[in-house]
Amino acid sequence: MAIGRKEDLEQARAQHLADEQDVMVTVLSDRQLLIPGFVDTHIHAPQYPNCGLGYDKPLLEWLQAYTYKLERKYRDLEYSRKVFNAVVRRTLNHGTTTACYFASLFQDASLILVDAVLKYGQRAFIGKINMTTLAPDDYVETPEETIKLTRKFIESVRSKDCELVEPIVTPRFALSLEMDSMIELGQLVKEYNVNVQTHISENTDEVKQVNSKYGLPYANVYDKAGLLTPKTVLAHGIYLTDEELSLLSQRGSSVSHCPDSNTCLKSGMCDVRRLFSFGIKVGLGTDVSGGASPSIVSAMRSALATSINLSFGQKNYKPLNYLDVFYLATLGGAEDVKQKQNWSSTTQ
Ligand SMILES: Nc1nc2[nH]cnc2c(=O)[nH]1
Repeated sequence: MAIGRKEDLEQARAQHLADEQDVMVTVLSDRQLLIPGFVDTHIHAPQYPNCGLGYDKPLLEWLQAYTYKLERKYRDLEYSRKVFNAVVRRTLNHGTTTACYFASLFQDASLILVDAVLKYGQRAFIGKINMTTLAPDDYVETPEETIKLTRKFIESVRSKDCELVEPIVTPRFALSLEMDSMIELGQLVKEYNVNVQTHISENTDEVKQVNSKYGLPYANVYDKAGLLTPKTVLAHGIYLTDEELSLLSQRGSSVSHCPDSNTCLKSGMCDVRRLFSFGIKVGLGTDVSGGASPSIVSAMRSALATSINLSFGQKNYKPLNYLDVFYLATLGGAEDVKQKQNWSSTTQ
């Protein structure tokens, strides 16, 4: 593909015609823009029906009151098909050409999401969720099941031999599993060389519970399990300490900034400039349905608002600008999920 002013394209056209290739020229009007696809680095496909609902509770209560109740419904594969087709079509309509999806706890439903992204041609990382504790009894797996089914899921996705979809190991968060299970997942990550996605330091009560459960800082919990790799995307990261940020930087792990969700669930404000100062790669996530919109443009607006609000309390703080958030929504996200090679140079 060649992109440029009409006159400059003549040379590329002549070259392609000389090579007897088909040439299609699209001339944009003054009101059109050609931009790279957006990357949503954190979205929960099964939570789509709850978009915009249930923001009267903070994270841990919201999970129990609304989220697990909805996610349990995905034993019903017809329901899964309906919602997953809708979420893929909707995110594509919003310009999201790559998405990092938390799929379902259930492997069959997760494979339906794989079929939906293949049907509509979206690039995606799709993870079967791992969760053995801190949820209703009929919505957890045993430690044996969670590992066995994750291995099966990775192999099923890989057997489709499709360049657009990759499995991603998805421990829900440090409170959903015991250390032994996380260590086994870390071993799977190594064995299959797969990406990892999870949540980190989103809410102050969550951080306290993780610290008391493991006697370690949050990032060190994942590190002990071998889950902090250069192909790991960690959602939120609001309350990470300087030591934890140094650790993420050393491991090359990335952060998905989800400002809309951080406001809706009253989690807090993530300082993206601080993450950058530690050399950490950052992309944007809608975090549906913690976030109320499946649109990355909406996440860009929220990222600007959060950064401007942070600047009110800090002298000489330079808030993110439009270019910064456009970067987060495109190349920043692509770097998070290690897909920079699939990005056109228009982004740069
Ligand atoms: N925002 C968000 N945080 C989580 N932490 C654990 N599970 C979730 C989830 O579904 N959404």
